[in-house]
Amino acid sequence: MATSTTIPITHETPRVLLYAIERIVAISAVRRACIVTQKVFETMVKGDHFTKSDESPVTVGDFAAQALISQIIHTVFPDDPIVGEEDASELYSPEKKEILHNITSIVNEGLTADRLDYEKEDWAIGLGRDISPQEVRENIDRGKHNGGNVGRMWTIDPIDGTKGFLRGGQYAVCVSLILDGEPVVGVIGCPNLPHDLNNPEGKKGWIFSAVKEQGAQRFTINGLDPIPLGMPSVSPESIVVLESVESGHSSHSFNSRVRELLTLKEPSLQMDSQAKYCSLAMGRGHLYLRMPTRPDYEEKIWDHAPGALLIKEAGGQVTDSRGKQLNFGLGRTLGKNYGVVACGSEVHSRVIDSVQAALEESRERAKMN
Ligand SMILES: Nc1ncnc2c1ncn2[C@@H]1O[C@H](COP(=O)(O)O)[C@@H](O)[C@H]1OP(=O)(O)O
Ligand SMILES: [Mg+2]
Ligand SMILES: [Mg+2]
Ligand SMILES: [Mg+2]
Repeated sequence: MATSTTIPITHETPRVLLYAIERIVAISAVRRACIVTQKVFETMVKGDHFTKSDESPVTVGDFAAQALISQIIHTVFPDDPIVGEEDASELYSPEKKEILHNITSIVNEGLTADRLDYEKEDWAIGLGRDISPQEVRENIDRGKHNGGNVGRMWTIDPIDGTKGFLRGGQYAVCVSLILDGEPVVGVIGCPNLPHDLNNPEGKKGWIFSAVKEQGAQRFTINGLDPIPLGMPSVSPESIVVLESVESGHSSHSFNSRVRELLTLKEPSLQMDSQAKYCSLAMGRGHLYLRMPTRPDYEEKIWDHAPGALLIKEAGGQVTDSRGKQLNFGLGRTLGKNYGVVACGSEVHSRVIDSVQAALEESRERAKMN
């Protein structure tokens, strides 16, 4: 649906207006998904999740957030394909009817929640209308697009770090817009990220947004007073490494060897989800290091597209372990997994050298065994 607020992009349009509607739609969708996932967490009974075929957990919150975000994006941009993590195949059997109804009421709470000022524009006409269980399934399944490097597509990770979400730890609601294989808009909501690191029990919740060549900001969940993000420079010996909580998702032992090679003194900071990219962009931690634990696991584009853009726009660099750009145009995954290295530009080449040295050591060890 073309809305009257859609700004025509012509050669005369000032650059700053590019993706203005896309950014605000993504922020609205992410904020509403954060509200509903927090509600799901508060009412969730311990152990309340299903297990997917790859053994990873999925909750009512993941399904509801994907349906809600997909509905909001699709109403404004009906021609844009979506690559989403979840699918609704589990929600067709008669015994899942009650769960589907539960998910539907959560989605509708999210769609009808009070509007903030920026949601009083023409694009937001889809908000405020209830959708049916059938529409919930259609919205989730709209995320089945195969990806690729031509044209526009959105990515949705409705709850990134579901294991963190279940533990009451960090998780992130992640949306990106990719154009011809390159992320151009990224929005990440981190409902459990404290406002003040020195007061972890105090107020929580940040939304991060980045637009290609327009910088990156953060703001509180219900505000839109942006604080610009710029990664502070760090001396190599003071680097704090950010890594997954789950040792099955990225290699802790590899990271500790890289820390030795870089002669780092500070302990690493473990955190679930793309909150690591956000933390890095805020200067809470300086190097996100993610090396595979299994040769066959392919990193998913929705797990890195918004985070990678955020770091780039905050002045940092994101590459694989060989210093190559991540390729978001290969399909639903980043292809063969050479890990992810995100850090400030001034330390990047030094980090890559240490990562390569640690990889060479592992190859030598493997030869001897
Ligand atoms: N074997 C694996 N290697 C790397 N990442 C994984 C693996 N299994 C799951 N993941 C994904 O890692 C992400 C979370 O990373 P972290 O542990 O750093 O928070 C999730 O998106 C999770 O997928 P899923 O969403 O299916 O659970
Ligand atoms: Mg997820
Ligand atoms: Mg994820
Ligand atoms: Mg998952």
